[in-house]
Amino acid sequence: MIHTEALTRTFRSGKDTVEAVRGIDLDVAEGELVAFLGPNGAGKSTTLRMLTSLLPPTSGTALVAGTDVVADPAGVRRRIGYIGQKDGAGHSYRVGDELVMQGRFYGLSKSESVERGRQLMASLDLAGMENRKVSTLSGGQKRRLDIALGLIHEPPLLFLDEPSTGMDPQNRANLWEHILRLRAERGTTIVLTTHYLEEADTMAERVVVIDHGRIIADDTAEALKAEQAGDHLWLSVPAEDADAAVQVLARAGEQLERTPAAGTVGLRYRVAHGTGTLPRLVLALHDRGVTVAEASVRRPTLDDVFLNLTGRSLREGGPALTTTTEGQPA
Ligand SMILES: Nc1ncnc2c1ncn2[C@@H]1O[C@H](COP(=O)(O)OP(=O)(O)OP(=O)(O)O)[C@@H](O)[C@H]1O
Repeated sequence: MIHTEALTRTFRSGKDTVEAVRGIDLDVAEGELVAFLGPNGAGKSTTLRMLTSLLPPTSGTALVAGTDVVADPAGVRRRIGYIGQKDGAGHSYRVGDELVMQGRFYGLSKSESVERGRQLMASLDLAGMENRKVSTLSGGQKRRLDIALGLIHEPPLLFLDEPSTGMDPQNRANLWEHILRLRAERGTTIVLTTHYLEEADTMAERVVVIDHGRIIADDTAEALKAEQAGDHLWLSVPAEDADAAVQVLARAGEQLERTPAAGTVGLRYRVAHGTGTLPRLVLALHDRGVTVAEASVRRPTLDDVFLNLTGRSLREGGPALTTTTEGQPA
């Protein structure tokens, strides 16, 4: 459905040149649900705008729904739906009229537009709002109207730029329910950008991690977490036993953190199979005379994946959190 080779985009900003996208090679198959995940300024929106033909690439090629974005941008637009970051509907229009206008824009007849608008409004929980002015809708309703507008011509491929940004958790869950239902009903291929780690983790089947204009990882969230992050094991031991504990734990995995507290030391390790490893480690520590005061296993998040890949946290947008209090790099 999408095939790009060495796609780049450079912007000139005064005397500076910004290399927003530095060579994206991407293949998306029909029916996939793919999330672009990355920090602010990583190049996600620029990539999306090139794929939707809104922005010409500086170099490289992109075929979208079988059409070259440079040679036939109008052809690309006919075959895709695009929902940008800002709401696209005209605020003084009525909801029903907006949908019909959009359908007519894509070459549907009036009756087809009315019928598809009606179906979309029903499946996006907007039924009965045909005569409401767009300006009177809530934020969540407006976002769902944006989605209806993007889907009126039944595109096989839908691009969503940060679909749920600014929504409260309830509305976000609602929106996702609708997106997933539409996908199940129509088999639409979906590519979206998001800042929300949990959203990429739970909703997308495939996560493409973008940083500094490049793809730095591309897999299912589960595979990324297993390969890149491992489980995090945390143990608290008496301060005088910390060195002995570190010797035992060194065989189990990689130390991420060593934090002294009152009379104890907290030790965090990255291990392959946390829940299986923990009981064996507690026994091995016991055999060395170390009594474990507390222990826990934490499954990794996509933030751990990003941290492992870049040394930065996506959540904080700042430097790595994992340095030891003794000043050694973790
Ligand atoms: N029109 C422009 N002129 C100059 N620089 C631009 C322009 N558009 C984007 N950029 C720069 O390109 C880089 C990538 O921006 P882009 O919007 O693609 O990032 P993003 O990953 O989508 O970020 P966000 O999550 O904040 O939307 C940034 O450094 C941005 O400032």
